Amino acid sequence: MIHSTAKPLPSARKLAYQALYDILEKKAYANLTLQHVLKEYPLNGPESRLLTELVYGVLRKYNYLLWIISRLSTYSLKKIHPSVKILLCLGLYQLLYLSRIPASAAVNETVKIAKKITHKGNVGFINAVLRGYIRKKKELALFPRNDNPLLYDSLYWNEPEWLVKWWQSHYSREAASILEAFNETPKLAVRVNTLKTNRDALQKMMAEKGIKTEAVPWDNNALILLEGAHAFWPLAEEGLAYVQSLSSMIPAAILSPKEGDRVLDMCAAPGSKTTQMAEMMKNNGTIDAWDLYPHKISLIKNNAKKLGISIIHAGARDSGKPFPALFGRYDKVLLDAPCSGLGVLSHKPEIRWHRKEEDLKEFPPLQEKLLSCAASYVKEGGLLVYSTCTLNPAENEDRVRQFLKEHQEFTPLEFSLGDQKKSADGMMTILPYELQSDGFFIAKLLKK
Ligand SMILES: C[S@@+](CC[C@H](N)C(=O)[O-])C[C@H]1O[C@@H](n2cnc3c(N)ncnc32)[C@H](O)[C@@H]1O
Repeated sequence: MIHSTAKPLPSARKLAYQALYDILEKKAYANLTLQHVLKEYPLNGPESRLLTELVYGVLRKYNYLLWIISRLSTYSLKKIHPSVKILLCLGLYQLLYLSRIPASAAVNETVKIAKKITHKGNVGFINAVLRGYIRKKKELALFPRNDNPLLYDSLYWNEPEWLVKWWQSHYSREAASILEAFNETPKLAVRVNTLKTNRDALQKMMAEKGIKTEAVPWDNNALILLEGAHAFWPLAEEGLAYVQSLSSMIPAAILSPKEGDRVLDMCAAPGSKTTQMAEMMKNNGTIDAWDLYPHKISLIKNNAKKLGISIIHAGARDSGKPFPALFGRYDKVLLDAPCSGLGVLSHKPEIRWHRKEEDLKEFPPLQEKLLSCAASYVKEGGLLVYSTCTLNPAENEDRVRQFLKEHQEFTPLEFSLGDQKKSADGMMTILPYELQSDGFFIAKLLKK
């Protein structure tokens, strides 16, 4: 539904509150929630930037903001209603991190929203906590690390304690750099749609619109948007380029489908890699694109339509159930498996608060089943690429090693990203600080 222009649009702060409530309490995805809000309420540039900053900012600093609240409140956090906690986080985020917003505006605007959604007692409480912060901010510095190293690290890096411990035990040497990278705001990367334009032409077109871009040395079809990204969306609507993180462009580039190939994408929605492969194939050949959830199939179809692609046949299917009629029929198979998503904490910050340690156990058996099916679909001499957007040996290296033990008809193939990075045993783990992009894992396997 498009919002009627007769009514004034809600403020960025009010919309940020609603979005954060949906994300933190109903476990909605931040990027989809924001897309939906901005479609329904077409805010002007500064308001839409404030909305995005507030939502992502609060999500990144959530546990630190809660800790500040716990220091200022006479009630324990458990006793504070979720909507009050979110409003307090919004007010505090502005007071702590947005120096361009006067403190009085941060407090008054938060209280104004509170009056509309909660009772007088809560409004008074919110007002008192925010004003308390202004009075006492000098006393609220983080304690010395030695007092409680784990809590300190969790507050410093903005991740739950279990996850900080997890990085430190699984990636000991790299843990600090990984944690630091997840606190950086990621740069927007786009994939040039070579069916409609090329990188130089698009870069020129973007420059004319005031969008500053940078080419990626190891990928001819990727651009990083350095400035003016808000002017990019009309070009995306025209299908000239597609927003995709740099790391996520690697699996399809490694599978490297050619014109006329028959390709299977087993876990395809929303179709970022499916459409990338179709562009590489010059829209010539066939791609079967499966996903478990019927409602996600339209995402693949819509993306293909916008990008001018006609060779994708998307359908709902459980890829963990073998389909013998298609065994040995594909030149190339991509298994971009469902995973714990621990590589994408910088551009999907909500994952760190939603994910629980026990969730990690559910992925390896599913990935094992999917890999075993994937093996059957590849032709002799064909290629299989297995990828995940997580950093977890149990979902990555261990899965591939076990697969190779059980499927001696496959052998790993080495690959590289220009001069940037080389695989080992046909596998590559990309740490988030290496390409200033998501953490990813890719394995390239040849069926002998
Ligand atoms: C990492 S995402 C895929 C992203 C996609 N390849 C892209 O680049 O846009 C994993 C996908 O696997 C799907 N999925 C989960 N279990 C599945 C199953 N058993 N069969 C098919 N798809 C499944 C999820 O719905 C999700 O869309």
